[in-house]
Amino acid sequence: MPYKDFSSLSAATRLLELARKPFDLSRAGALSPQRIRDYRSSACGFDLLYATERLDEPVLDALQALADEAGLIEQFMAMKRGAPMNRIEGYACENRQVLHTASRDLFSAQPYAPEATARAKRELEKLRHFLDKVAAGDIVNERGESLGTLVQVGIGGSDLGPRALSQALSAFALPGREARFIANVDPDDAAAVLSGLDLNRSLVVVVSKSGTTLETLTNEELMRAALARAGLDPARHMLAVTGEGSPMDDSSRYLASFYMYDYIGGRYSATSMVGAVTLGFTLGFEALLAFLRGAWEMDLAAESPDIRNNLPLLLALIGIWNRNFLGYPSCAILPYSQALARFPAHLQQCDMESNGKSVTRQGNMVTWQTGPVIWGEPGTNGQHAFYQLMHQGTEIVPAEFIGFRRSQRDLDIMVSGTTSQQKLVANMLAQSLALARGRDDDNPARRFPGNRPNLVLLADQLTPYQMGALLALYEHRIAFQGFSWNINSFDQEGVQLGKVLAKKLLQHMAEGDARSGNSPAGTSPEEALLALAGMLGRDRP
Ligand SMILES: O=P(O)(O)OC[C@H]1O[C@](O)(CO)[C@@H](O)[C@@H]1O
Repeated sequence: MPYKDFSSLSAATRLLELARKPFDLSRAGALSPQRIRDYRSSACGFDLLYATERLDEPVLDALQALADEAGLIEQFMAMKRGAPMNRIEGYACENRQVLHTASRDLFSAQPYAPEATARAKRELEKLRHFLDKVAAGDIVNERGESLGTLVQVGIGGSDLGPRALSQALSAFALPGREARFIANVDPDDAAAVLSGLDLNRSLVVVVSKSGTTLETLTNEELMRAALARAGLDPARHMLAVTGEGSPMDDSSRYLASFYMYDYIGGRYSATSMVGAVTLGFTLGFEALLAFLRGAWEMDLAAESPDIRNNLPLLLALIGIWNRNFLGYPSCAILPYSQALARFPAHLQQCDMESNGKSVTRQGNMVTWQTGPVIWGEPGTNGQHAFYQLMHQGTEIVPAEFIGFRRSQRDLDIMVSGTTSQQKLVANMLAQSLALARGRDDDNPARRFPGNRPNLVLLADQLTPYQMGALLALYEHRIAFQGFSWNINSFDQEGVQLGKVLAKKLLQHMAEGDARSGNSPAGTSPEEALLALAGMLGRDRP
């Protein structure tokens, strides 16, 4: 289908008009119980409460028109069916399918991308077989002991999503099972993990789609050396997740290898083997399937053309209203769930590496805003950190609260008539209303302007199923926004230049060390920087 530029959409013109006088949340009676009941949409166990956004029916109608005019659902369905959505017309590009949905399209008789789903099922079956052998004691360490810890070595999408999910669901871990993560090339990252680790009882899964990422390959060597120092055979402790045919695709070096595929971007790979190996090991295969089912059911919910009944599409369009029409440059993800502490970090990569773009899918410079700055921390902690700016700062930051009626674990305490979980949820809802409604005061320093747009996602409990649904909700929100902005959300050309320059610096430092006889001082970073600056002065990298 011919993609339309955002600025050419007639709905965008209508929304610009409406943005001149957005709904006033601070007016007395604006946040009526009826409005709160009306501005609510549900899917896969989540309720999206959006009465505290600066929008009304004319805005929603215009956002519906934008979705229809831009063909957002058509593009989403084309993506799920295997169209090459990862491309820039007329230029060298990855030119790939985008099929992270195929890795969880396991529960229907007619998957949208049968071949990709068949591969996903094959890898899952390999994983189930491996996990059964670990559980049955057929896979043990050199002393015949069971293996209880899995250390995932990876970075970017090979770390952020799996780490966030693993932390989010650690309450559901099998007895004696845990996951640890090493990502940074900073040797102190690995050292900190190793310091409290019984390597004898550990597996290490090295995750790299390309099989070439400097940090991951370096940390793999570091872990291999640590195993050897402990007198352990790496081949009995190392696993791999990589692309078929990548430099890491060498089963002789690993106890087991699992594949992921080039049509799944790293930041969208948490429901592939990139996340499944660690989740399956720590939670068990049935919980892994529940997680995948949650993502799959949200994949289906995202097909509705009616924005008021399509949570990912509604979340995307509310974000576009705040970003492109009310003009807010960032968005805060505020989970009122300590278990989701790393989820904003995952969304930073998924959103900002997808939509931090300035070129359309036809290779033209955009003349509209694209991806916002994504950041966030759990509540109630954030209330004691940055909420002052959220309420009274000169920068307005749209907020997205995520909360649960029930905690994951059994511990709680009744203090002054309420439980801790009740206090957590009450604070979240209070913050939502306070940001929206504000408060007048004769003392200007105590005045709250309100009209700080925000929304609340509420579910019963953060279970594996609910986590899968939440992950897919945001994946599709990001894709729908990229489709709207007519950008390619699925490549990441912007990360290459830094890698090229770092490689030149390292080459210079290695050569310098060799010349100076590898003196302990080695080539100083400053010296290498001056040399590189000189090189760059002569030619482009
Ligand atoms: O899984 P790989 O190939 O090691 O890549 C790791 C990460 O590096 C990037 O390619 C660039 O940041 C990400 O997109 C990716 O998730």
